[in-house]
Amino acid sequence: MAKKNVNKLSNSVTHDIDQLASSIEQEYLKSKAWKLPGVFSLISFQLSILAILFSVTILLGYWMEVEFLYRPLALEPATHPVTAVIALFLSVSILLPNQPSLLGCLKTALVSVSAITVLVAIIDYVFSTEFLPPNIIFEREQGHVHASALGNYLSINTAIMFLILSCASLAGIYDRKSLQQIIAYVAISIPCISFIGYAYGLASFYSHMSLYTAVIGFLLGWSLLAQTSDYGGFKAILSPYLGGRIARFQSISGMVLPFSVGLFFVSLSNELNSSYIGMFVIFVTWFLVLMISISAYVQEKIDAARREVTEKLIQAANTDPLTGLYNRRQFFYLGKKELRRAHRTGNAVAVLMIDIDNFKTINDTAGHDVGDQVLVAVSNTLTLVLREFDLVCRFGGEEFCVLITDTTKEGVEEVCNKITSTIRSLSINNWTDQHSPVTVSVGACLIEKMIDLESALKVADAAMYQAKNLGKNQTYYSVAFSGAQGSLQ
Ligand SMILES: Nc1nc2c(ncn2[C@@H]2O[C@H](COP(=O)(O)OP(=O)(O)OP(=O)(O)O)[C@@H](O)[C@H]2O)c(=O)[nH]1
Repeated sequence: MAKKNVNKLSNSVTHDIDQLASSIEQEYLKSKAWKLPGVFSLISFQLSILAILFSVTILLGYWMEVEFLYRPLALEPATHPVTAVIALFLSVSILLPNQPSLLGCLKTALVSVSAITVLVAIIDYVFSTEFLPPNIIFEREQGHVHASALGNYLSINTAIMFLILSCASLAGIYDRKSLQQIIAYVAISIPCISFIGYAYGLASFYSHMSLYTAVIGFLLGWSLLAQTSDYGGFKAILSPYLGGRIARFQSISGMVLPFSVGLFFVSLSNELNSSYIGMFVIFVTWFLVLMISISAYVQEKIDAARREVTEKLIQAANTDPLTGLYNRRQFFYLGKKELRRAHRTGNAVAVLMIDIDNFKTINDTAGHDVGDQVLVAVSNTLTLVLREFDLVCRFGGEEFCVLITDTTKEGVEEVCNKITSTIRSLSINNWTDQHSPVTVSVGACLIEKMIDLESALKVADAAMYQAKNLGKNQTYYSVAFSGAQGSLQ
């Protein structure tokens, strides 16, 4: 019956902590287990299909000699047929599997051919060599390729973009997803520069990259990025939790706002004068600072909540929820440290075991609420009577133990007398006003020679039982030293 009551009681006092711990655990498991839905591999697939459609349309344009199909804006750059073929190779390769199968080999071959072609084109451009046939090299007119009198070039920015996209693809083929993600991010920046050029009317930004090529590069970049949606920064941005929501907000506003403000400045003047550029740079840098501040604020809020929870958990793990005293675990941890220190300094320490007399009667007669009040009152008394550097712990049930540091035989006697007399004079509602006072039996163990804490507690416990046997409401003193114990009385 008594055991049942203890269980019931400890269940109620630890309920709050259990609830806290389980909610933290649930949050943790939820965040650990969260996986992106497979929609991103579908998005990657759809973007590649779009890129294939664009590439095929451009090639059809050349075949049927419909200029609009390969030159989206009159008098502006067109997409070179070789560019369209490379784009086709890369888009098809994204759809193929990675496994060591025939299709896997085809995938690697398509990406490799694309990479080698653009790499050679870049070498031709940089070193003025002619490894590629003249109709593919840069900045040379090839009137024979199409009827238009306008130039049609595989430009350096296009070649670099496709080289980077090929590298991202190769990283994916060799299962280096984080690398693939970083390279895909870099690749996307190139068509973005072209888009800005077209939007702001800055021809040097898009150079000879046609709008179609920029769109294809953008689609392929995002397609490769979507393949890595379960990794690194991209996964973090897609997270359904606070961090992800903030990252999405910052990514979108970080793109839309500077772009719109830039567009506004450009619209103010046909020629971008330096003061507008300066203002734009200041806007973008301060905008970045604002974004970082928002991040830091949210991060700090999350971290503060985490610190608070950690503190509560540490407290819950080390203290007794009813009395707020150290629990047994923490008592042993701190007590052992204290004994080591005492051994070094040579100062005597004492361990007391304190047990409330006839506590079961209090519970059975006045109820557990009153029993709890007695436990709290006794623990408060112990905290008041002892010095702040003495250790007080609720050992379990109605038992407490104390470690007194830097003491003497007389000092221990004085403390024990103070404890027993102060507890005897406690007034507890619904108990001491109707029944006998609360008393305790104390077993005191003065540690004269170094012994371990467990042995000292055994000696104190035995002494406490002696005090009970001698009629309760008193202290029994023992002295402990290596391998022996003796009575002080
Ligand atoms: N109210 C309350 N009672 C508790 C708690 N923990 C243990 N108890 C009760 O403490 C009582 C201990 O009873 P006993 O071990 O028989 O000790 P006692 O009645 O003090 O007898 P003596 O030690 O011989 O004086 C049991 O009735 C337990 O149910 C608690 O947290 N709150």
